[in-house]
Formats: sequence, C-alpha cells, structure tokens
Amino acid sequence: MAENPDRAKPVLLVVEDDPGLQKQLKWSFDDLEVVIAGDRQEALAALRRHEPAVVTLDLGLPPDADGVSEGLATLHEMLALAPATKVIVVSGNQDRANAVKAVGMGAYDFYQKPFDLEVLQLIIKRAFHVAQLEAENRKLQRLSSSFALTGILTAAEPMLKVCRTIEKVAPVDATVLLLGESGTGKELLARALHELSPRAGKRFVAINCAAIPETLLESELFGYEKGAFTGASKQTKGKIEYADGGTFFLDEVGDLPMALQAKLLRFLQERVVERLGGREEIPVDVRVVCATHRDLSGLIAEGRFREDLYYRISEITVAIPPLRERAGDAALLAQAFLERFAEQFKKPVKGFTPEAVAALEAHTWPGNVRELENCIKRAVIMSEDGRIGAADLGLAAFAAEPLNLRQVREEAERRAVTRALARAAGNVARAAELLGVSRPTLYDLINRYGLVAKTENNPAP
Ligand SMILES: Nc1ncnc2c1ncn2[C@@H]1O[C@H](COP(=O)(O)OP(=O)(O)OP(=O)(O)O)[C@@H](O)[C@H]1O
Repeated sequence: MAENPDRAKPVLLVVEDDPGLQKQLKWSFDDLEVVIAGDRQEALAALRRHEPAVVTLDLGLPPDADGVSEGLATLHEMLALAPATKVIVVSGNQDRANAVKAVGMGAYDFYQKPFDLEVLQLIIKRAFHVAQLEAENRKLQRLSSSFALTGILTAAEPMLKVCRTIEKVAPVDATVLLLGESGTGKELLARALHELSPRAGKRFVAINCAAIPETLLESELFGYEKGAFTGASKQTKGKIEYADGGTFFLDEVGDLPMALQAKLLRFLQERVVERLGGREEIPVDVRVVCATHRDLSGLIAEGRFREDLYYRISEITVAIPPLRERAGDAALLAQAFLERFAEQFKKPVKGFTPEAVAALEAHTWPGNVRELENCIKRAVIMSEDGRIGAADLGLAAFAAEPLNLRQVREEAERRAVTRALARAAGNVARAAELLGVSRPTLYDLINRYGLVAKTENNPAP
C-alpha cells in the first residue's frame, strides 16, 4: 500500500498489546509517525484509516495473548485488505516456528523479542525502503500498461477493443466513422488513427461542423478565391485542401447542413475541391475520418442526413463506449488527471480517499471523459490538503470497496432484478421470464432485497 500522502512523516502502525512496549515504541522513531493498536479490531481500523506502508505486529494478541492464533488471524486480514503492506511480525524468543509460518503467509519479515531497538529500527527502515520502491514500480507499470494508444488511457475491455480496431484500420486508407457520446474521446482516437497511419508525418486537420455557423462552414471546408464574397480579400485554402497528404477530421458530421452534405459527397466521390468563387478543380489526397454523437440512422429516416453520404463516410464504423460502460476507467483516468493537474497547478495533492474512488466509479458521467477531466481539475484547484474526498468532487458519497465477493454478487443480483422489474413494468411473471428464473424464486429475491413488484392480483402502487 502506498505511504499516506497527507502527512509529512510516513506512518508506522504498531500492533502491540503490552502498554509498556506501546509507550517505548511510540517514542522510538523520530522520523516516523507511530500509530498504536492494541488488538485486531483496532489494527484493522488503523490500517484502513492511515494506510501505513509498514506495520509491526505482535503475534500474541488478546484474547490469545499467550498463543499466536489471534496474531496470525490479524495478519491474514491485514494482507487481504492491503496486500502491499510490509508486515513485520514480532514473536517471543522461543517462537521462531510461528514467525516463519507468518512469513510463509505473506509477512515481510520477523523480529524476535526481547527488543533490541537498533535492530528493529534497521528492519523497519529497510521495509519502508522496499515499500517505496514497490509503490514506484507499480506506478510505472500502471502508466506504461494503461496507454492503449498515444494519449489514450484505458484498462477496460470494450475500450481496449476499440483501440485494437483503430490499430488495425489505421494503415488502410478507408474512411472511418467514430460514433460516441460527447466527450468519449472521438477526437483523441481520430488523432491516434492519424499517428498510426502512413500519413503520420503530414497534417491532421480537424473541423467541428456544430461549432461553425452554417454561412461560414462552406468557405471553411472548401476555401475561396479573392472577391468570392464581400470581405474575401485574398485567396484562401479550405480545411480539406489544407490537410492534403494528411488526415481530415470532420467532427459532428451529423450537424452538417443538407447543401454541404451534397458537396462533401461530391468531394468523397471525385476527390477534388472547388473553392468558392473559383472554377478550378483541385485534386486533394486526404484520409477522411468523421465523428458524431447523433443517431445517423434516425436522421436518415427523418430525411435530415443523406443515406449515400452515410455509406461513403462509414466504410469502417467504430462505436466508442461511454465512460460508464468502461469498468475501472473512471478511477484510472481520475488518478492520471490528478497527477497532471497537481503538477500543472503546483498543488501537493497525491490521491483520493477510498470513498472518493467509489463515488467516481458509481457516477454515470453523462459528459464522459471531458466531464471527469473538468471535475478533477476543479477538485485539484480547490483542494486544501493532500487527499481529495467524495465531497470535494461534488459527487454523492458511496460506500468504499465491497467487503467480499458475496456482497458483490448480491449487489449485482439486486440490480438485475430491479432492472428486469422495471422493464416488465413490475409484472413478476414477465420479469421472471426475462431473468430465466421461476416465479417463486423471483418472489424470494424480491423479498430478500425489499423490492416492489406487482402481480395480476397485487398491482403495484
Ligand atoms: N481515454 C482517454 N485517455 C485520456 N484522455 C482522454 C481519453 N478520452 C478522452 N480524453 C480527454 O477527454 C477530453 C475529451 O476528449 P475528446 O475531445 O477526444 O472527445 P470527443 O468525443 O471528441 O468530444 P466531443 O464529441 O464533445 O467533441 C479531451 O481533453 C481528451 O484529451
């Protein structure tokens, strides 16, 4: 586990039931903040609260102060909760076998009483050193393994799949259509596609159809000759022509007005542009990548998007999953943004509280990665101490990590039942069918999770 970033001094947790030794150890380490726990419960609470990198654990804890059962059980629970913690077990002089057993269970080292402070100080110092090296190593591994493509951070399977598709289609000159909600990283992926293509050394030119007034869009795309309209004081290339040899990224293509759709289609068929007010046909060699958050089939059905243009721009279509469908990515991206903004704004912010991480994972992020980025930026700017909590993010607090697999399963089951009941408008027979279980089984589940349903005889309120 990483050392606690809130404090100037690293925390050493001492789990020891003897009041005399507690006092002695409390004041023996000038460069450490020593936290004392007298039994298993206190030890686990202190581990959760302080996240010490190093713990000394007396194996003889109450209620088995003369044996080792309670000490070993405490060790087991500590390592289950925080596997990276360096636990140094402290045992009686005659109890080497149990100390070795503890090391076999995952303890970092052991130390035998009676106390020789100098030796113990050395072992502890070395443990902190190892913990720090391991933490740095983990951080490096995380950074190098999470960049699926240039600038694209993800560890979620559906997004990794998108990245693999981008890698595959990059070398081919086909037009690519990126579909995804706002802020999912469409432009970032278009840039990665360009970087991986043989056109990488040439220009990547992006234009957002929704951001430019209709009257200016045509001249932006196709350019104009001098005198083509009032104010056209000199010949100007359009964005498509400007991208010659490279990649042209047309964002929000669903917002392209009908008249320009026809003109874009013509360009895609003929691969020539005609500047406004000009007569010359200028050949342009660009790779076209389009993106939209709109439902193009819906627009086609409404007659607002040309079907023939759709087929031209979608030789390859890539659907980008929203952030809420990328398990684990909110926390991963949040940590990366935190590190970036902490450096940019020179703030000593090191991490999130476990509740904040849970809140980040639970939020649905309608604005996707852009919303997350802005949320972390604001929290870093406003932060006053080393850790960002759920409240600092402006998100509802959620319980931290579930305790165990049973809790995870129950939560998933409860959600599936709730969803099925909602889809079946509360009708148990229909919901049972959706879930593939019998009606009595579903009633049991409804009772267990305190949910509301309706039956033919018992309509929901
Ligand atoms: N996987 C990712 N890793 C790192 N940063 C990301 C990732 N996805 C998006 N971002 C960042 O989030 C922001 C929004 O991404 P981008 O502009 O590519 O989204 P978009 O889908 O094109 O948005 P819009 O549709 O609103 O134009 C950018 O600052 C981008 O750098």
